[in-house]
Amino acid sequence: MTRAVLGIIGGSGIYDLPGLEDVREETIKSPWGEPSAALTRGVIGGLPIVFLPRHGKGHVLSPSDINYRANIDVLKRAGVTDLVSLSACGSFREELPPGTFVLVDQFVDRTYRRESSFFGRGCVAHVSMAHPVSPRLHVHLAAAAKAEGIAAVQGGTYVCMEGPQFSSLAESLTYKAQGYSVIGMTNMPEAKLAREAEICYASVAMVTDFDCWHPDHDAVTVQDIIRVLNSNASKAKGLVARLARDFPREHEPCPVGSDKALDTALITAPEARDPRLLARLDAVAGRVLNS
Ligand SMILES: CSC[C@H]1O[C@H](OP(=O)(O)O)[C@H](O)[C@@H]1O
Ligand SMILES: Nc1ncnc2[nH]cnc12
Repeated sequence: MTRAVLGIIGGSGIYDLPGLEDVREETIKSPWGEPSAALTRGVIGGLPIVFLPRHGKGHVLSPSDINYRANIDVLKRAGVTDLVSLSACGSFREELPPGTFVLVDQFVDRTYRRESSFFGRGCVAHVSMAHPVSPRLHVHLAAAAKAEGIAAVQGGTYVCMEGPQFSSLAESLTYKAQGYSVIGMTNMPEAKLAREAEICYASVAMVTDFDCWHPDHDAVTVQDIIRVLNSNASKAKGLVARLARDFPREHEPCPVGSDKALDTALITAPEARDPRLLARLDAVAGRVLNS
């Protein structure tokens, strides 16, 4: 049995996590570079929690500048088994107005300027992303939202754009026509890297705006977003507190294999693997490389 450790990545408007007991900061070094910030470690009802604000303290990192690999690597080193992303997003649907929490279950990756894998020359791996969200985590989030009286829509597709500019009207209308639910700038490659690191991942996409497709809402502005962001952020903190209180203390095996993703992913012959890359993969892939 593996002890569950719940990781929380805070997005725009979420730079700390109140309600933690035994709080301490921990700076963990990563062979993948600088993570967004030091980790905040604490406990809720006996469950270990690790918090990381993805844009850094004071929101100094744009979505393209975040070192997603270092973030996931340090969370893995901190023992995180289950990871919840809290993210602001725009909505493509009338029935998902600002203030709605969407427990997304699919992602479309439109980013192009980010490192999106731990693997590559010297150790190639292909993990499945068919089901990017861990169903157990999704169920616990849905139950926590219900218990907190937070309206949360279950399921939806999050399209991740590069940013930092918001979409043009043509892009927004295209994404809407594709049937996507929400848009943000950060959940990819985060979800891919979590999968490579065998960490169960789920994202709470918190709607702040209707992007620019909506006839009654012309352009998105950060000012408009911030107005909604703050009330979303306080609800999200309640959601996390409830999730942690009710979360199983033993890590539950993932029905879609998130926690064993590397069992079937490595293709490079052992004798052809680059020892320098293997050294950097010590945390992320240690389970399979050292067995
Ligand atoms: C402040 S609006 C744009 C910004 O907000 C979202 O960030 P996060 O996913 O970290 O909450 C979006 O992806 C953009 O980075
Ligand atoms: N409309 C939008 N597009 C991209 N990222 C967002 N984050 C919040 N609102 C957004």
